[in-house]
Amino acid sequence: MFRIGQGYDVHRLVPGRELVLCGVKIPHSTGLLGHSDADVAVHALMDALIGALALGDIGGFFPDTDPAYAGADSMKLLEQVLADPRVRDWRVENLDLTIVAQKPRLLPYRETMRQNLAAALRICVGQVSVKATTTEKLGFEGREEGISASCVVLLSR
Ligand SMILES: Nc1ccn([C@@H]2O[C@H](COP(=O)(O)O)[C@@H](O)[C@H]2O)c(=O)n1
Ligand SMILES: C[C@@]1(CO)OP(=O)(O)OP(=O)(O)OC[C@H]1O
Repeated sequence: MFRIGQGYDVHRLVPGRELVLCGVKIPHSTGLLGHSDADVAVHALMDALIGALALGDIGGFFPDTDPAYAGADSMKLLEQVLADPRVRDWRVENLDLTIVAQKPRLLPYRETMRQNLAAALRICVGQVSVKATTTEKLGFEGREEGISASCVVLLSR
């Protein structure tokens, strides 16, 4: 049996915050604002997993009013989603993640990002696609006000 899911998330870029994408800390003048570490890429992945199984969304798993998740490492939240009894019997066949950011350049971090996600999901790096694109300076990403990410996953069991 197969299930497909898609996820999308946006976080605002502000000074004085760390920029974390797929668990990789990326040196930059601004970072993403959120209740957690605001790893927008991992949030899109979690929503794709949760959506594939029609389990609601990330806010249902980790309410942003709960102090337990203040500053949370999103890779740890991903582990919690994967450990959920409704999720743990499923395998990820592949995922395709797109990060939309005018800056910084993400290509140098792509392989580490893929390895982080593959390790968390217990799959091969070849099953994990991470892409980055600018918007040619158009829109909120283009103005460097925020970063968005979208993700598609295919699950099987
Ligand atoms: N933040 C980003 C955005 C893009 N890249 C890489 O550059 C390529 C071209 O981007 P365009 O937006 O001009 O299509 C893209 O395919 C990525 O390889 C990047 O590293 N970091
Ligand atoms: C991840 C959570 C954790 O409280 O907080 P945020 O970092 O604000 O991220 P968001 O994408 O708004 O999803 C909501 C929450 O689940």
